[in-house]
Amino acid sequence: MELLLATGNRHKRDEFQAILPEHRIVIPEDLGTSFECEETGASFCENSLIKAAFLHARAEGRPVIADDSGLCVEALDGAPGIRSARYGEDEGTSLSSQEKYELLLRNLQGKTNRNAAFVCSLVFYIDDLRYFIFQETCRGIIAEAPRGSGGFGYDPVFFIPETGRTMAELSEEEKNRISHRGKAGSALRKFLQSYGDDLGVV
Ligand SMILES: O=P(O)(O)OP(=O)(O)OP(=O)(O)OC[C@H]1O[C@@H](n2cnc3c(O)ncnc32)[C@H](O)[C@@H]1O
Ligand SMILES: [Mg+2]
Repeated sequence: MELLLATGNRHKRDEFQAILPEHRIVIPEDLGTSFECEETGASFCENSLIKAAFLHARAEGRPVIADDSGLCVEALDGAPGIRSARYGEDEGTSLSSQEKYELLLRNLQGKTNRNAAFVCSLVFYIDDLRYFIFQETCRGIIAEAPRGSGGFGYDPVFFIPETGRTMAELSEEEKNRISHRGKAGSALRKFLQSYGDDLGVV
């Protein structure tokens, strides 16, 4: 089915398209509109619901999916967390992805605990009273220096010991197999395969 994805981030669209190959992923930008929604929630889950409800209200009641995700670093008490997209930014200032991960590396200087997890909260939103949330993680450690050019965001500084590489050094397929988004999206895929017909929306 066609799934409207409540995001302004094209990387997410491309990743979900590969993770959910039998569905067509469409983002507001594909329909000629932008997606700007304030993320006022206190958790990934709350923010994914806020984004989904926002688009659902503007999409004639069609089912919507939304992803709120980020990087949680143990030595920083879970930061940047739900503020990953805005890390280091103040009102009116903006930083590039590279500036954000460089700031993260500076904030971790001298810390021995470099454990971190990417988190993805994915909601399949049918209407205000019916939705299904899939939240997954990918664990790794923050590298001393960036490596690789794939993916987006913090991928160059996220090292996955089992692969011996950073997330940005993996192919798209490899990233989707182990990433937070890949795992949450695969759970949604299986859910839709098993229960899609019963939901009355597929
Ligand atoms: O809210 P939307 O419009 O979906 O797009 P966004 O980029 O603002 O997305 P989030 O609010 O969910 O913030 C997620 C941030 O966390 C980081 N992030 C999430 N998933 C990531 C991934 O797979 N690889 C690297 N960084 C990621 C990246 O900085 C994202 O901008
Ligand atoms: Mg956002």
